[in-house]
Amino acid sequence: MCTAIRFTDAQGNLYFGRNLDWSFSYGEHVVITPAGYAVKTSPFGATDKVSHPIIGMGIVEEGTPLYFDCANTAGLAVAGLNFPGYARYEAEAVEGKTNVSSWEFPLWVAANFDTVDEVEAALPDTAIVDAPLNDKFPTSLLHWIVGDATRSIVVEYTAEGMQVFHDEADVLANQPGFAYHAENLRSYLNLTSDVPETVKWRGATLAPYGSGAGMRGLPGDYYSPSRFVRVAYLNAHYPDQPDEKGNVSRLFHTLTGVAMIDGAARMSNGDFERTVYTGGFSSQTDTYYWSTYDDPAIRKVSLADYDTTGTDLIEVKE
Ligand SMILES: C[C@H](CCC(=O)NCCS(=O)(=O)O)[C@H]1CC[C@H]2[C@@H]3[C@H](O)C[C@@H]4C[C@H](O)CC[C@]4(C)[C@H]3C[C@H](O)[C@]12C
Repeated sequence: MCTAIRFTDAQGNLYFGRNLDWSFSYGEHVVITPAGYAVKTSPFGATDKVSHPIIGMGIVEEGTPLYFDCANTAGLAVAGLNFPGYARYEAEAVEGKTNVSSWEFPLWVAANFDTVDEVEAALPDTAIVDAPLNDKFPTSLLHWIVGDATRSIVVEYTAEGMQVFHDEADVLANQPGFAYHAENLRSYLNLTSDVPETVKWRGATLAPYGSGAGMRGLPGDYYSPSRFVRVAYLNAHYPDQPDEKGNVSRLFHTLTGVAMIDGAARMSNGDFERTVYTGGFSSQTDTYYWSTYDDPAIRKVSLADYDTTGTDLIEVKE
């Protein structure tokens, strides 16, 4: 499973991150796409230039960045999360539309747009197509969260075609679709961070044991609807932080609240699923932060430390 969040600080800087939950790593690492990068593969020509430098987590295949999540220096970020059973892409390019292959979607967003408003305006004229880069990497069935300093949207391409949802909770998990998750939150509106009043039930006086009494009922398991509710609660209740350090701490603590621990949940192929990495972007310093399951120390790569005007992809492998 995977979970993603977006929030801002009081100055309007974007923080956007995700857990990548899976049973193995694809060898992903931080990849910087400089503004001068000459796009090698865009099956239908949707991505022909990179307007702003991009940083994110992914792999490079045939000289092409395959981003799992990424952001650009305009402060626009995007992450892909599994959506099997629902995602259904076009088998072929659709005439009259901008045709974007599914692996290309994060790159296309970050290369072409500055804001969520711009992405949303373009999506009705966009088709997502099942056009794998090569035989090694068949098409993944995903949905996406796209965020900037103002808001976030969720993009789902299903049997209904393109659907775009305003994501007021600024979070995303996996199946089912966003509409279900948003509606399901209403069943948890009783949750509170406050200490509930002591009550009397006939002769019995019921007082809380301590903090957390108002959170009773918040689902603690790893199932996608449960993680959506839990991360929405955590993202909504975390106090505002004054600086980058506090906001990065917020990002990682919130995502840790929905992280998957080895041995607890098997995938349908029998393998245990775990949070392979947690990664996120700060628009305040154009920095990508990440930690991995085996090394929970938070590492970072700042675009300021690299020449982002060049033509070659920069792969940060440690
Ligand atoms: C497995 C990842 C999603 C994790 C997730 O949501 N798990 C949920 C598990 S469950 O179903 O709900 O049980 C997805 C997110 C981004 C995906 C990768 C990116 O889309 C980039 C390329 C795209 C290629 O088509 C396939 C390989 C790939 C390298 C993808 C492999 C895999 O599908 C990734 C890594």
